[in-house]
Amino acid sequence: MNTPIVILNYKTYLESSGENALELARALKSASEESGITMVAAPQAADIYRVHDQISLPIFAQHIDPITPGGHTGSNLIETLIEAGINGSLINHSENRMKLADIDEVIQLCKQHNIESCVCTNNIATSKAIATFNPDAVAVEPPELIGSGIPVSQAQPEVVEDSVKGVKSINKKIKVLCGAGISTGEDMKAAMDLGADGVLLASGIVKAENPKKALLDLVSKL
Ligand SMILES: O=C[C@H](O)COP(=O)(O)O
Repeated sequence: MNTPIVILNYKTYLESSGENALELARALKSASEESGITMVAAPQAADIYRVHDQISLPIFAQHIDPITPGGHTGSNLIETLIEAGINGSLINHSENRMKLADIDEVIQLCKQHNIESCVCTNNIATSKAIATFNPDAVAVEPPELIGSGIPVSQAQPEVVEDSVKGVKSINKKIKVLCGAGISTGEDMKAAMDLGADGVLLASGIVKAENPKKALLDLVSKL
């Protein structure tokens, strides 16, 4: 079995922005080294270079726009993000949803540029639909549980289990993560027991008093 994956979405919390983005990346790197679990930082676009320049760990963008170089003021261009230091990207997060055709285009851009694509979905049906685009990973997150502290793996286990089954029946190489309300070792173990390959999480770690301790607790039951 491959090693489980933890992706920490920094979102736009002050606790994970600017200089704090670096502190959090140090916590991720150190927790990853101690536990042997792959941990990925997904800071805001403006903090990607800062983190990449100071700390060696995998970095995902939170969003990439479906554009090619040229006149697209205010957009996130994949080429620039790669030069800044990303190894992959979240796509279609519930807090930044995209049109179906644009999701497909960004997955194709990631493939062309050899970086990882992790598409967020909101239920079993969208997880299966997105699997037909063959991203590297799908992360299923019921929107009503995001930021709630109620873990999807315990509150809606069927969403995780059936997303895993549905996605793997289309392409078993696609990794299936789950997110929303995940913060403890029990939450992550429940996700892995349901067949998930890892978790996508934010507030439980970003807002923890001691993020490194929270990360080590997260992976303590694996
Ligand atoms: O990208 C992360 C998810 O939206 C989960 O957020 P949360 O861990 O704060 O519930």
